[in-house]
Amino acid sequence: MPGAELGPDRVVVTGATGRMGEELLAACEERGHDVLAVSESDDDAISGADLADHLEPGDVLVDFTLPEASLGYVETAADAGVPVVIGTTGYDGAGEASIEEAAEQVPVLRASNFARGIQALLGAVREAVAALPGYDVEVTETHHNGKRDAPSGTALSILDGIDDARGDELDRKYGREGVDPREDGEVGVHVRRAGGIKGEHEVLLAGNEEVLTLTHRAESRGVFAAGALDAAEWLAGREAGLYAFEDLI
Ligand SMILES: NC(=O)C1=CN([C@@H]2O[C@H](COP(=O)(O)OP(=O)(O)OC[C@H]3O[C@@H](n4cnc5c(N)ncnc54)[C@H](OP(=O)(O)O)[C@@H]3O)[C@@H](O)[C@H]2O)C=CC1
Ligand SMILES: O=C(O)C1=N[C@H](C(=O)O)C[C@H](O)C1
Repeated sequence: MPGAELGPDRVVVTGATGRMGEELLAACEERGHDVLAVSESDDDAISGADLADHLEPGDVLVDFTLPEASLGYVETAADAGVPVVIGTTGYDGAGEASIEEAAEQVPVLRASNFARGIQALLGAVREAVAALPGYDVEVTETHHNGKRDAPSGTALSILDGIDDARGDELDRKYGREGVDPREDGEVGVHVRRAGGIKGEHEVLLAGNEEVLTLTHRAESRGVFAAGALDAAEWLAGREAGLYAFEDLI
């Protein structure tokens, strides 16, 4: 298969049998990228333990796995001088720190959501929150029943944006039960897991006489794979550092 005209010589896809891994392989084929599939459960792919022996200059690694697997892949890529696109969510503080360390060695582009519409939502939420001081804010995210981390990485990005726009760290209130009225300085956070829903995020702002809702719904995982590949094409050949999806869109 010939390589694409722009971007990496080869895309290294970790977690190749995962929901996003499969979607990425399909998107690479559609764009004509050469691919190296990495998987712990597919005998036709190379295993993570052998990754270091297979990485080459000109590769970009794209990772949508689990934090515990992802950090090993990112470290191996950084040691080999290979840029990394990270879509995995749910890292703890130590994981965040390892990603920042890797970004001192190679370019690393990380996004909690590679749908372009989410970037627009993040901007709209900041604008709405800044324009409506004193309004109550509630964030709801809904995903498929196989999702492990909660709240979603995207919901966390939205919540950080709300704090920035308010100029205050709101108290994140996860659900509500019993006698538990709303208090000042709270932002409600609600998580739903059901069926095969690809990803929905809603931000509700309410005053006493009006309600504004801003919603994004991913209708297929193709939108995430397309954004991640756009990022891989953009990242190839850049300086080491930590980049964000908004740097290229
Ligand atoms: N930023 C974004 O736009 C998006 C981010 N995501 C995030 O991507 C991540 C993956 O999501 P999804 O594809 O649905 O998850 P899946 O569970 O479907 O796939 C994850 C894959 O990671 C690999 N893996 C799992 N555990 C290990 C392990 N211990 N060691 C090595 N490899 C492992 C497996 O692949 P194999 O057996 O082949 O190695 C597994 O299939 C999640 O964090 C999710 O939140 C998802 C969608 C969009
Ligand atoms: O796990 C998923 O599926 C998704 N995860 C990301 C997140 O945690 O925000 C992005 C998207 O919503 C799909």
